[in-house]
Amino acid sequence: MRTLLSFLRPHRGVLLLGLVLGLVANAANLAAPLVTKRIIDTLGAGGALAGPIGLLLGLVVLGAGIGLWQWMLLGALAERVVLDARTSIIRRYFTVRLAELTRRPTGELVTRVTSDTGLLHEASSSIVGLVNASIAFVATLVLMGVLDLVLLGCTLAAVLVVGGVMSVLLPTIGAAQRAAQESVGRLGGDLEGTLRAIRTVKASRAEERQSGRIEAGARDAAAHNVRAARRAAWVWTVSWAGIQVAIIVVLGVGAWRAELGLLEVSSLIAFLLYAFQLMGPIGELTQNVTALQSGIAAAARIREVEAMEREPQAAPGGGPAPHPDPDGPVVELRGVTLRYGPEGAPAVDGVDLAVPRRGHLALVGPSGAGKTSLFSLMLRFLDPQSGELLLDGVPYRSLSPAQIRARLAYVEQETPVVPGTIRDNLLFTHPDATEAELRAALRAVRLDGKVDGLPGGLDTPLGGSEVSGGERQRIALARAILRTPDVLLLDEATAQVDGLTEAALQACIRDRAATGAVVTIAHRLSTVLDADHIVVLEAGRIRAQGTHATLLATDTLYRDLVEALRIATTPAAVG
Ligand SMILES: Nc1ncnc2c1ncn2[C@@H]1O[C@H](COP(=O)(O)OP(=O)(O)OP(=O)(O)O)[C@@H](O)[C@H]1O
Repeated sequence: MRTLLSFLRPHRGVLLLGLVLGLVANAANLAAPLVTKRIIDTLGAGGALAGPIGLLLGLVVLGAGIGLWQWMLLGALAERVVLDARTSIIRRYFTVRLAELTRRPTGELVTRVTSDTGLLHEASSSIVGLVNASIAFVATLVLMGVLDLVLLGCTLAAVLVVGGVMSVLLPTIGAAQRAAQESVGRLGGDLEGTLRAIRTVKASRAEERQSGRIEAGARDAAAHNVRAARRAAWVWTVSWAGIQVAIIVVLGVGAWRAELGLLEVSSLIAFLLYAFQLMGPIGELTQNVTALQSGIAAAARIREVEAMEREPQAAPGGGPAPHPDPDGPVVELRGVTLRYGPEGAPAVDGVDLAVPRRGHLALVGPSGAGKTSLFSLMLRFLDPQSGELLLDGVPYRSLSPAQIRARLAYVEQETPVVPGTIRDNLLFTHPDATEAELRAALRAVRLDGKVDGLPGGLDTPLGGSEVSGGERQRIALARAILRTPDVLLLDEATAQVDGLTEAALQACIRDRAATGAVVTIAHRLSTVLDADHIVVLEAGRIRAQGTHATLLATDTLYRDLVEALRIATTPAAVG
């Protein structure tokens, strides 16, 4: 509820106006039966009817006009609340720690922006609706009491039955809606993950199985929603029937009292009109409580996003080194230990490593040795539990992640391209790069001819299949080297790389290593042979380091790794 209110707080002026409009519309509606009574009384006394009928018409027009204004006002407000919630979640996603996002399925994160926020729409105006309906409800009962207390007693008995049913069923409707929203979240997560692996799904002939699994999430959501709908139907039916019975009882008791001369017929008619009107606030209360409950459930899921931990900021007084030592390492790790959880072995265990300002440093090691984790630390996607990292001799903790990342360029193993054209992708890190810089980068990765040959050139969207996997890798590389970075971190693709891409990679690494630092997670023999310095990692520790020749002579694990790379990457072995 607090989260929901926090989304409404900036719009409290509009909410207040909506509330006032609702009250005026209510007053107009509530006055109508009394004016009707006056018309009947005037009719009995033989007076002029034009005045009261004109008043009644005026009240109807006023009520309708103000109701329309309130409807449009609250509709626009609801959309603004949804927009605010969506904007806030999207911004939060891009400022939180990477681990907060990677530990949840992507599709589930998406449903929070798309479907959960949508539920705030109804909920945001439901607060005004609830206040309005409650006031209308109480005011109707008061006016009924003014007309006849005995008939009010009959009505209150029906209201108590309706209230009892609501208090039992409404909370269970809320619980069912919450469960449905969670199922939709799971469905989003499963669907996104499966679509991402669609080739494997098809190759494994698992379409039926997998769609069945995902449909289970949809069925689950439907089952919860059906339960909520059934209960809502009960609430409606009982309220409707309760009031109808009350009206019949009021009619019977009222007629009897009128016969005894205890009640005017005009008062009975006015009372019956109020009894019919009572359905409005009761229906509104039910609807608004239901909308509010689903809004509160959605707000709870949105609140979880707001509780995600943000990336750290630079320590006060920190900042980049004004005069870095030209002979010192650009990045340095001192006794760095990283664990992913409180239990289990460290992924990086007491590592000391200096990345020289120039040259090519290759990381090799068996799977799970901690190579990717070292990159995550250098990019400050993660902070170590002990030890420290330094950039130009300045501890990472006194720098912001943005200050650190501005000095590094990173090519992921899976070389993802971002949505958009080739140009969008190349400009992604440096949006201000010139056309000449784009051309130079494309030339460096030997992609200039290919791009010139595309009908859309640089503006070809990357969604289609005109650009192959190897070409995508080269686009990712071109993006990283567009402006020569101080440190190029390159997680080599494990998949077979075509000859042209391999040659482009080698040339780029050599070029950048001549002027800056290149750190590779080497999966190819040619990259290892090319490195100036090789670090062998095993179980999170540095096992050995040196040149290819010395390691080959001294380290058995290195010899085995090189042998494996030779088998994996030499054409003879492949052929
Ligand atoms: N997000 C994570 N949560 C928990 N454990 C993780 C996570 N990422 C990595 N690990 C664990 O940390 C250890 C090091 O993993 P890392 O990915 O750094 O190794 P790697 O050398 O890059 O392996 P590969 O060559 O297979 O990519 C492994 O035991 C791995 O299971």
